[in-house]
Amino acid sequence: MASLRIVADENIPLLEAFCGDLGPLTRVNGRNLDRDQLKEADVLLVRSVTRIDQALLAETPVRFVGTATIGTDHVDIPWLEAQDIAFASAPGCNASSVVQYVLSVLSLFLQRSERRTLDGLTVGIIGAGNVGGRLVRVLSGLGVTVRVSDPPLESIGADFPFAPIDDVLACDVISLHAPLLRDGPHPTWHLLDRQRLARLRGGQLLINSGRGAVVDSLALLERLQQTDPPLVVLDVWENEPTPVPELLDRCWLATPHIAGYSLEGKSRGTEMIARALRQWAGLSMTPAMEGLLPPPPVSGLQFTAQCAPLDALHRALMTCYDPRDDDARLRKLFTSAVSTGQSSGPSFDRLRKEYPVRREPTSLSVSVADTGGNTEAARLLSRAGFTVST
Ligand SMILES: NC(=O)c1ccc[n+]([C@@H]2O[C@H](COP(=O)([O-])OP(=O)(O)OC[C@H]3O[C@@H](n4cnc5c(N)ncnc54)[C@H](O)[C@@H]3O)[C@@H](O)[C@H]2O)c1
Ligand SMILES: O=C(O)[C@H](O)[C@H](O)COP(=O)(O)O
Repeated sequence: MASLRIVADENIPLLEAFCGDLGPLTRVNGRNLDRDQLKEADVLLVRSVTRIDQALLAETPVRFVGTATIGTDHVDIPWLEAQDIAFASAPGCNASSVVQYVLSVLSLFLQRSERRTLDGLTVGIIGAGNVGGRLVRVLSGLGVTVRVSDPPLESIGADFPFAPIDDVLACDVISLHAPLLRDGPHPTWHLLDRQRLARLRGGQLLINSGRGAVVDSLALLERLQQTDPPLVVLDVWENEPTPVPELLDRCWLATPHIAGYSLEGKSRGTEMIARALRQWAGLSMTPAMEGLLPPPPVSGLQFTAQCAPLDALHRALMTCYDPRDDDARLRKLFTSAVSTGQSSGPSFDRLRKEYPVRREPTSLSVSVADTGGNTEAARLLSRAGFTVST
């Protein structure tokens, strides 16, 4: 096989291990990538911050494009197909990381609203694919009542508790997991528009860890400036990396598009596009992701028989991932950038580039002995994705 010249985003981990034998690998800043940097590239590997279209790729030798992400709204796939440029993404790679993010947010919400039980809690999920579908299963397993809006899946008779979108938006918690679609039969751009946002009330929680532009952010800001506003948690923003500062100020929790940033989620994304690239090049896959990751830290979690099961779940979730840490880091850097008159973009991107190692719940092992024989706590932990051993 002839050597392949690979240009890749500097934030794609483990690429050297998966593709180092294919040819020279040049790392670039994906946010600022331009056509001149691709004059001698056969392969381009990106993340979500690089717009892939004719303007970037025309008259370059690139024949394979891979994005180590679930979302593909930054890629003009029809144009790639028309040019016969091979394309691969990483469906589902970080779905369990996003579910972890939502569960941690939900657990903080339960604490904040002093709910001692999941009985009677309703969660509305918009988009029930790899992320939303997994969330439906986890929440249903925990005994939460779930309502789903996903017209494409409903039209093919998929097995989910479907409901009209207005009923989904009336739930206690609403979590958005639809892709950003600007056209087609079920567009999602500004799906939550001024009218729909006007119906949200105080006491409700809206979480967006899908794509920023699924919500009309200016209309959301207006809603948050009115009486009886809902609580809002945003991981994704319109116009990243420069969200509207006033909107960030009014969010309960604000994070810099890191819901999918577990070590496993990012590494799996690399593994999936590396596999596709090697297959395209006629080569077999050599290393597996698991062998390349450090062993997870030991949990050290212990519960008593008397520990309320929801408290046990909360402690396990916070041990694994506490979104308040990301919120604090974002607000600190953002406030300092805005107060000195600088763009918040570099701070937003720096937080993502220097993201601390975060492991998924499966990596946190709790034995039943550690749960103090508390079988209900053990059941909840297991349903939430933790490894519970007997
Ligand atoms: N914040 C993050 O770090 C992060 C991480 C992963 C994914 N994402 C985003 O989340 C999105 C969903 O991820 P996924 O893996 O579940 O994708 P997926 O493609 O597996 O599922 C998307 C689901 O949305 C449904 N859908 C399409 N149009 C809809 C509409 N109008 N209303 C309701 N549902 C609709 C589809 O039928 C599908 O079931 C991705 O496209 C990506 O943009 C964000
Ligand atoms: O679509 C995805 O997989 C996520 O949004 C992904 O985690 C985004 O991360 P980025 O590509 O911006 O580093």
